[in-house]
Amino acid sequence: MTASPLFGTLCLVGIGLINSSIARAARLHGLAGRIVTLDASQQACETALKLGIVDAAGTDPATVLAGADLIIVGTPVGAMAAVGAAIGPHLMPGTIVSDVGSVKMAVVRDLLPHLPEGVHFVPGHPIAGTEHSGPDAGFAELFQGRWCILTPLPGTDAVAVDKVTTLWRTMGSMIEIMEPHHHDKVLAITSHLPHLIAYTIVGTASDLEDDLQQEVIKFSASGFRDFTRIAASDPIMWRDVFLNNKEAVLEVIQRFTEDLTALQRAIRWGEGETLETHFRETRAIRRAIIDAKQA
Ligand SMILES: NC(=O)c1ccc[n+]([C@@H]2O[C@H](COP(=O)([O-])OP(=O)(O)OC[C@H]3O[C@@H](n4cnc5c(N)ncnc54)[C@H](O)[C@@H]3O)[C@@H](O)[C@H]2O)c1
Ligand SMILES: O=C(O)C(=O)C[C@]1(C(=O)O)C=C[C@@H](O)C=C1
Repeated sequence: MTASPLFGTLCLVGIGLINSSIARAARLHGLAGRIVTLDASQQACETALKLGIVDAAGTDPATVLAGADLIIVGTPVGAMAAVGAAIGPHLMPGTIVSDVGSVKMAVVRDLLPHLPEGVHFVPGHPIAGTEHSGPDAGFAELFQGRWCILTPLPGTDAVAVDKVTTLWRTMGSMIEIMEPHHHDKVLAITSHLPHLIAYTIVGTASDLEDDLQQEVIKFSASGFRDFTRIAASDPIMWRDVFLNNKEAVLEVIQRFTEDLTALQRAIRWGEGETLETHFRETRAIRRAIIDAKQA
């Protein structure tokens, strides 16, 4: 006799990179009896069906959400209020609603008010991704060995949190529970600022190319190429991240600007020791990250 899946019906709202990866991983590990998707784009629905990663797909919440046990919202974070308004009226008590948004305070603010009494809300964020988007871009191994942060509010049903934890662990992730406010501060420095820097530096290089009439980008070295990968990330997703984690991002930009100015001064005044000490410290941080991964 085979064990019954963790969820009867898993409904993925938005079938882009992250949710299509969940669809593939959930299928691979037998986590759901049925996988369906609700997406505002008819084309995304058709692609998901063609790829065979969902059993049903559509744009009508009433039809798609019927009987869903777990709903994971995987739309850009700026769409969360609209998604909440669309799905709220069709949710049954006992249903678990989660999400994969890159910010957490704004998701709680925008989605929670639309969820009826008795629905369990377990916000989440897999710290895994690529610069690609859409249902074709997903892959089942995306979450292997990566962190997934859950930010349930105090008093959330423990069984619901356990079930969402089991889902992520089975897909290969490690779980950390955090408060939404803390999550947004941590991610502002580890993910949001690096993306902003990449968007800036690639724009600056492109402007210089125009000014200098030279092929700056063509002859760029591999460090710059890494920035261009990050700067190719989805414009709508990242517009929404910055608009919805404003406070924390502005705070880290301030700190970053001060640190950059200190290095600028050291270069101007020929303070080699300051530069070398700083670079030694950052190298040690990189090595510690690699060691922690291998441990
Ligand atoms: N891309 C990453 O690296 C990454 C990593 C972790 C978390 N996230 C977060 O995951 C979420 C999804 O990101 P993605 O890269 O998978 O997105 P994506 O751009 O690949 O796909 C988003 C999907 O949502 C659909 N959609 C948009 N508005 C909708 C609405 N109102 N109703 C229904 N469907 C709607 C779109 O049609 C699209 O199919 C975002 O909140 C993002 O912040 C992204
Ligand atoms: O590897 C990448 O392409 C990513 O940018 C993934 C990344 C990150 O910053 O680490 C991007 C956004 C997320 O919310 C989580 C993960």
